[in-house]
Amino acid sequence: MNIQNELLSIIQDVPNFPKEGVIFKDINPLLRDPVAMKKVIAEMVGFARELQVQNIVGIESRGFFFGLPLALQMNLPFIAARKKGKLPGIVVNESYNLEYGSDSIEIQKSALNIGERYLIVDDVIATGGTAKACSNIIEKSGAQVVGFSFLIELAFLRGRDLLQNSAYKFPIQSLINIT
Ligand SMILES: O=P(O)(O)OC[C@H]1O[C@H](OP(=O)(O)OP(=O)(O)O)[C@H](O)[C@@H]1O
Ligand SMILES: Nc1ncnc2[nH]cnc12
Repeated sequence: MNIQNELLSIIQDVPNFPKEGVIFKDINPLLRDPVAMKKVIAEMVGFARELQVQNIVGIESRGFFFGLPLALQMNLPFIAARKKGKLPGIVVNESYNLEYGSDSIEIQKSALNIGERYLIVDDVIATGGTAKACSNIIEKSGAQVVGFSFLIELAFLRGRDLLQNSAYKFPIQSLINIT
């Protein structure tokens, strides 16, 4: 079985959660499967190595489940992109829309080093709003986004288009592509 099909057989679809019309991808069965989780992290390591990443940014909360083990495996700093009001000190903030609401995320200014290479990691890209907001924070601070790594891409929502601009196509990894 290829990795996409293996992961699809573990992740559960939950219809109408958290609101009518959404099919929620429940990754909790994957988190309970250390063998499959190690395969996921190994795939992400391969992608991050090629991009010569220097920092791993995980997006609260489910992005932490993948970003932190990836950073540890690569011996790189892990940076938490958190929902508004959770991080102490000086933060850089950006607002965004979700498939089911709106929110705002922040990164500590002290974690953003001018010119360094950052990889953004999350479990799901849906509309792309969250990852785009995270990318905006990094870039407006003078640091460099070199790519995005997702476990699941809900490709029919076209989030990828929001991350790409006409001048530069960011490398985007998704281990599971839902069309
Ligand atoms: O591409 P988008 O439309 O922006 O959606 C993707 C985001 O939505 C989910 O997070 P959520 O805000 O539900 O928070 P959680 O990870 O804490 O559950 C998911 O983990 C991504 O971060
Ligand atoms: N359909 C979905 N399932 C799981 N996480 C999500 N985040 C945004 N949309 C989602």
